[in-house]
Amino acid sequence: MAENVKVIVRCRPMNKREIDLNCQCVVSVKNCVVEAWDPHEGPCFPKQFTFDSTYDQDSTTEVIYNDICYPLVESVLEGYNATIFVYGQTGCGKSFTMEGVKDNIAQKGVISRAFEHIFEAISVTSGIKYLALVSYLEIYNEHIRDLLLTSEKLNGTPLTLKESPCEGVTG
Ligand SMILES: Nc1ncnc2c1ncn2[C@@H]1O[C@H](COP(=O)(O)OP(=O)(O)OP(=O)(O)O)[C@@H](O)[C@H]1O
Repeated sequence: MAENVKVIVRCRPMNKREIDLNCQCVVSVKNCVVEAWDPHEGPCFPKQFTFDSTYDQDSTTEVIYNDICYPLVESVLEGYNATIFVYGQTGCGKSFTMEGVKDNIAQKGVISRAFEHIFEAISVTSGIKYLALVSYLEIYNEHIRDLLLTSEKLNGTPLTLKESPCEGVTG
């Protein structure tokens, strides 16, 4: 990979509530630039923000995975570390991108795609022993939750984020 960190933007379509409220779309996504404007001024004087890649309202998780995540997972299979980190305000589409939509192949999430990708690669490789470890953490309102723990085990205690040589990153 040429760069260590890539920042991409995915813009979601307006939801039913926004359409019902007659909200205006005040962003446009073209090439690597997102333009956003004041709804009172219109799109003539937008603010421009440049990213490594941008994906508009019609983009699919399939395309984003192939462009962005596929090369990262390939590098993980070669032994490098990689992180796919989604960030944004509530309702912007983080879960939609990572977990995806059941029964919609084009919108299947990044997590399932990465798992399929890794286990497919392992299944067609001979002579190499792989160890796959998984942790599933959520940071929400400054609190960390281990999404693989059952609710009884959580016991209401907030988790801390730790890294140890044996366990890797754990909550
Ligand atoms: N690209 C998209 N295309 C169509 N619908 C989308 C898209 N992104 C998000 N949505 C829809 O918008 C709603 C909010 O998305 P989502 O739950 O993924 O947001 P979130 O960022 O995970 O929110 P929160 O931080 O509150 O958990 C959902 O109903 C989801 O299906």
